[in-house]
Amino acid sequence: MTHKSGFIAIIGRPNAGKSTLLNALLGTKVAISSNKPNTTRNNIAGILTEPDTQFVFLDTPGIHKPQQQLGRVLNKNAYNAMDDADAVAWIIDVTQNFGPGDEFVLDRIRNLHKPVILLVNKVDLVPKEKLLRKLLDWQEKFEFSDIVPVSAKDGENLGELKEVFRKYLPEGPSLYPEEMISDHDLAFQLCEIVREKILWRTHEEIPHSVAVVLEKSEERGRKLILSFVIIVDRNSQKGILIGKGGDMIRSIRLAAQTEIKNRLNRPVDLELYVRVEPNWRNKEAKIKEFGIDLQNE
Ligand SMILES: Nc1nc2c(ncn2[C@@H]2O[C@H](COP(=O)(O)OP(=O)(O)OP(=O)(O)O)[C@@H](O)[C@H]2O)c(=O)[nH]1
Repeated sequence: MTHKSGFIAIIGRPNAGKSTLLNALLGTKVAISSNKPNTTRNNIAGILTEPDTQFVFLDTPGIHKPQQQLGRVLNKNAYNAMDDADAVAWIIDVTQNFGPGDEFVLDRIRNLHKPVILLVNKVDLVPKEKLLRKLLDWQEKFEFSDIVPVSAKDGENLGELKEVFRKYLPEGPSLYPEEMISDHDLAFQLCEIVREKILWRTHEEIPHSVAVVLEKSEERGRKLILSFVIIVDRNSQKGILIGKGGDMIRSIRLAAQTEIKNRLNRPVDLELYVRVEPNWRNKEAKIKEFGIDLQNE
């Protein structure tokens, strides 16, 4: 069989399941996932290398109407990924009704002139008849190159999905080394692990107000000491993150420490510091400093 390789941008509204899908396709944890909207902030390229195909996935932040500077950066990154890709995979949550957010995405893909594949996700949550009706509704909205029902969570239909993706990739050799699964460095991945633990434990505005930076990494005897700074918008958020008697921050630290220890396969101690940086999400320099990609228009 001919060898193919290329880029697939995964777009969709917040919470549709992009990160879960990427992790399921790659069989490893590259993008972080949580039940809070807008978990993903960078275009994480997950790479799947198979004997006859190399798929490079651009995971994008959920497209939504921007409200703040950070929202605008997130959207811009998503559009850049769409422009760079050979095909676009639009993932929707089948349990959600078609809304203004979808209209917003449709407007964007109408002028794209490249294959757009609709992934109808979370099929494990709806009965067959409802799924059929949904598929028909979506077919009328746009001339999709393919429509593929999937369950990212259960891994259902992912084999077929890969076949569909392969159709739209150009012939060519692999673009990245076979063993590479992500173009993000280790420090970024470790920060994402810490951020994920925060997202699972907090709610309301905190998940959107948090950035994590690895400040120091130091060998102490057999142990690796990693110091992270967690940046929040306001003093009150700092209080919540630290928690009563330090309970919250301890829980975050222990959960992240366990995962990082397994990832690095060695003894690790985590130190977490919480810093208040008022209104950082509206400051471009700060967004950059905290490791969120700012791409050129
Ligand atoms: N039942 C079910 N739940 C799913 C499925 N896919 C994702 N989820 C859940 O939906 C939620 C959102 O999934 P994510 O993968 O974080 O969504 P995302 O689109 O990456 O979200 P953002 O990064 O915020 O844009 C999580 O709680 C997932 O466990 C699925 O196929 N079935």
